[in-house]
Amino acid sequence: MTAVASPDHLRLTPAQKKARRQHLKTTKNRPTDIKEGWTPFRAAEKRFKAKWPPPDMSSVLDLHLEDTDCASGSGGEASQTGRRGAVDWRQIDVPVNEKGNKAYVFPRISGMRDHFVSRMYILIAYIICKYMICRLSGLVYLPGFVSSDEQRRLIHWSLKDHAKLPNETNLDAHYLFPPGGLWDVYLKFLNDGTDEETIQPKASTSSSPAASSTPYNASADPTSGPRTLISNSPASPSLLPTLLTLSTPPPAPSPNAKPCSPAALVPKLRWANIGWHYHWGNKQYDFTRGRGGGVAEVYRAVCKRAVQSVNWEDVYRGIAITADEGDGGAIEEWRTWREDYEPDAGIVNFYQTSDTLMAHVDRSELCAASPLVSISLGCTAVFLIGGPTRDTEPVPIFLRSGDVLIMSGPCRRAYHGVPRILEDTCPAHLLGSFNSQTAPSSDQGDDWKPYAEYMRSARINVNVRQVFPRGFDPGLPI
Ligand SMILES: O=C(O)CCC(=O)C(=O)O
Ligand SMILES: [Fe+2]
Repeated sequence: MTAVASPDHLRLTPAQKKARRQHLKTTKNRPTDIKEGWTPFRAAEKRFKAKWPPPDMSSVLDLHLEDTDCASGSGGEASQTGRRGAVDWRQIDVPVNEKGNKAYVFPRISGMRDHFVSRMYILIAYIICKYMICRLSGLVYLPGFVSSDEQRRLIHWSLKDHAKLPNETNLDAHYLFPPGGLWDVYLKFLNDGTDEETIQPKASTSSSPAASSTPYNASADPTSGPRTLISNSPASPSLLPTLLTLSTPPPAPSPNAKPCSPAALVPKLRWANIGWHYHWGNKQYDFTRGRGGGVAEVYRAVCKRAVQSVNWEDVYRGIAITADEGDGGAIEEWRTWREDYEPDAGIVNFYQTSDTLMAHVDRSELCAASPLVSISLGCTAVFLIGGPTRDTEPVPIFLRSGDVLIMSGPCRRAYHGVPRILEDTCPAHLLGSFNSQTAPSSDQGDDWKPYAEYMRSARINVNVRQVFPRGFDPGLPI
């Protein structure tokens, strides 16, 4: 008997056909009840991560749909738009802000599920269950907050100036870089057209003679794949004495790392630390190692501006930050965030479009409620945010280049993750098709082309936090 291809099947692109074949192969012998053990968060991750069937993005909150300046994806992946109405929201006009944009949002804390949106400043106070009102509020979304020019400045800074010592990156444990860092060597490599500046692995120069003769095994390569996430207990000021005594040995250099060209290592860059030294092994800050390069002014300025642009009184009207948000989450501390919010730590995440970030809670900061400011650059991500456990159904939100998301108060310790980066969604203003208004500022000095090539299939997320609560003296060297 001859199999007849369905019309749907015939319409598939080669990439979709490949994804479908892969899906059928990997799920052939899988038990059908596997989904039963999944939490709602896990199920959502699986759904958005799937290459086949392509996820239905109509449930994803997409607040750029009326804002064409911000949503300028170059086309490609079929379902790269969500829906403005994917979740309920209501717009409220409030006084004009300093930029002249009419914008503000006012939460109505009464129904089951409320979302309030304005064009430039958006506040989402969502409620999954009535009894979870406090746990899930404090999320503020500012779509297109960062201008095109500033996006390029942040990208330039992240790759060239930030991802090098004293800011540790995921590659530092395994490779030896010259003082200029990986990106600098990569640019030289592009200019010279030679591959002479081969990056040497640390293990081959260490005392282990066996290291350099170990055959390369890609699956054992610690620099490939997503960030490793381990569960840790929430930090708080009362735990500081204990945190200061924790031993935080540096990770061992991988014996599998081989001499590598800069071009091969650039896509393996996953993260670079900001400020207070963070130990990825035990998920705690190692305060004894100080503040590294501190929080660069380019990051600090955007974060402060974002926090200052929010009317926190409106955000927290009717919502209390209760003592169980951690002893750093003092009641009504939001009253002074506009004046005294000061970031001191964080991470720059570098994603390739195949990367994901699993559900997690950022609980290593002693400050349990202060704003965490997250800046998205490059390709669009599906961001999921749920509640205090993975059992809360997460809300999916598109984060596009230039968007800023602030997690504060109760939602600061909500589960969240990035199950998908959408291919071909890097906006034109980052890809080199500039006009005189959008050309990169001359203060960036070098040619934008390598940055554009990198961003075509990448997303950078600058994730900035405040470790110590206001007025808390950790008694540590600055
Ligand atoms: O990439 C993002 O949008 C989120 C990153 C994140 O959650 C983190 O760095 O802890
Ligand atoms: Fe996070």
